[in-house]
Amino acid sequence: MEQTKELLQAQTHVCHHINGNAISMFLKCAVELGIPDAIHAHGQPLPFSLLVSSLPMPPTKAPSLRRLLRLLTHTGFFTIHPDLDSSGDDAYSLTPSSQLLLRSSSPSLASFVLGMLDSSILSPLQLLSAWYRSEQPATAAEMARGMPIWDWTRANPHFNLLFNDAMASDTSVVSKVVVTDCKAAFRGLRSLVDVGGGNGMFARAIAEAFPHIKCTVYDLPHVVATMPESPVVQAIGGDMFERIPPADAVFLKLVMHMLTDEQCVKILRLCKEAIPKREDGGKVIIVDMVLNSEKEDYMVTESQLVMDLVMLQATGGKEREEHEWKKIFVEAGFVDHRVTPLGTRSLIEVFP
Ligand SMILES: C[S@@+](CC[C@H](N)C(=O)[O-])C[C@H]1O[C@@H](n2cnc3c(N)ncnc32)[C@H](O)[C@@H]1O
Ligand SMILES: O=c1cc(-c2ccc(O)c(O)c2)oc2c(O)c(O)ccc12
Repeated sequence: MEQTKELLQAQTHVCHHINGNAISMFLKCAVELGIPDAIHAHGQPLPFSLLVSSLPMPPTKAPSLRRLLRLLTHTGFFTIHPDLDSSGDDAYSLTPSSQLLLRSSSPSLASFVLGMLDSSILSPLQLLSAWYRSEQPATAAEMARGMPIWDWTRANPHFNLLFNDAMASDTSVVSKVVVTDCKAAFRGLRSLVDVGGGNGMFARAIAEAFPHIKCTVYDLPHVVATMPESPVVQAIGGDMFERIPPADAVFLKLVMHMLTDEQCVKILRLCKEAIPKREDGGKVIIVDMVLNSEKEDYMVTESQLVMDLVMLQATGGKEREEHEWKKIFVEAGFVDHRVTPLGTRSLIEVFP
């Protein structure tokens, strides 16, 4: 009896892993259908019958929609209010997680969900075992696309926008936390350059929160070309391995984790040339993961270890523990750093 119990537990564990792929697609479907937006627009728990009539689907799909809501309620994205108005019709409301899936507000992770769950981003994962078996130094993503990721976004304007919007979506959440809880990191700065800053979402957030800081976005030309016009943020196209524009602070979000240690040292040495001495306010501000050695939060640890492998397959990068960061900082000529945890990521101030 004990043996079959263990067998069934093992089967449940394996199936839970496999289901992870499907669960993410069910969440993507809810965002694509606009379910969070429909509930939000109602301003109070939305009766199921009204939800069905507000969505782009035939009424015959109502029973199937109820099953989708049943799962996403179970996994914490909706709250069910059984028979709310005694009409026998259940109503649904949002949770803090689905508040972040509204396509019509900011901050929002809707574009991050749609972008990072796009088949073009996920397809390289199918080649991971082939990559492990091959002698090729390239990534699984290069095997799938025939070119490195930034050549791929340059060659495919649709995916360039999809990716940049996804990163800006992630930034809409992180920047709100950083400008609220990490004000001290920006104190005294007169200028900041966001290297690999994408379409400028973070730089705009910093410029709005700290108007005295002159903000510049520095990214590849085909990326800064997607940046909306802004009176407060200057855009410069270039290659961060060649040159980094001078500023009091260099800001790097989700850039270092896509690079090897050697590439990080090269970038940080260029950063050191671009910023003044510490006593004159010079610093590098990194927003990336610091792998959590205590592993006290299962979901945080799982997200960090997943992202480490996402980076392995996407760019050849990695997530790092604090001692790994320190080694890179010292090798690049920096003498001190300070870590501020931000959920699965951290804000790391690095001082010359
Ligand atoms: C994962 S994205 C992060 C974007 C943004 N920092 C954010 O977190 O929202 C990495 C960024 O690095 C940029 N990048 C990659 N290689 C670069 C290079 N050689 N020079 C400048 N930017 C580069 C990419 O175009 C992309 O916008
Ligand atoms: O191709 C990428 C994919 C992802 C990514 C993020 C979260 C996910 O759940 C996921 O499935 C993929 O993130 C990137 C990133 O952060 C980079 O700096 C460079 C490239 C990528």
